[in-house]
Amino acid sequence: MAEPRLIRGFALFDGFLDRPAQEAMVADLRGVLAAAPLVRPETPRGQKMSVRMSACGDFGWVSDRRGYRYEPRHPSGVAWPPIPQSVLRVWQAVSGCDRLPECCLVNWYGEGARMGLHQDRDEADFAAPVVSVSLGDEGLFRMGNTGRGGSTESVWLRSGDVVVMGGEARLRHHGVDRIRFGSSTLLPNGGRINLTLRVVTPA
Ligand SMILES: O=C(O)CCC(=O)C(=O)O
Ligand SMILES: [Fe+2]
Repeated sequence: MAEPRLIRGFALFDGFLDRPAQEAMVADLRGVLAAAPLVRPETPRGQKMSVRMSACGDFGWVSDRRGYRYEPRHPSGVAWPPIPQSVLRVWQAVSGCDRLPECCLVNWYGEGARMGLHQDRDEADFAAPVVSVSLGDEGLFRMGNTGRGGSTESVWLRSGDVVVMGGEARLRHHGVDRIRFGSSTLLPNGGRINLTLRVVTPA
């Protein structure tokens, strides 16, 4: 395994998954999304997010008028499907963590979708990293600071790239400013899928 590029503690594994591995993962995700369809969550303030979301694993991250939280069920009431082995293998290879991820959040970005700068802090154990996998169109990933404001640095994440947000990067702000819609042929209808693998419960 090649050494990652380190930017502000974010470990970037460029081209971690080759094309056949990406295709196999997309096939697995089709099954996940058939059981747990993508939804467009509302923020607690009542705005629709531009990203569509689903999840697999013991918990999924949800947002609605009641706030942000992890839930053991899809908003429809069904249990989240299990995390595919193809996805768990990425965690095992890069996380350096002996706990297993309890949530794999599935984000789908269509044309014009973005995700504002935020921290991932709804989990109970910040010792565990968040591992992100990018599939499909390129996305401009912005990395900031633990506190609000200050300088940021951005990189284009491409299909097959993996980012580990652990250690000093675990609570840094990050977000996705823009998608190069149509830049990849992986997903038949275009767009970008990002998976984030998370440990959710206390150690
Ligand atoms: O789409 C990405 O690359 C990042 C997603 C993210 O930060 C999140 O789901 O919390
Ligand atoms: Fe995040």
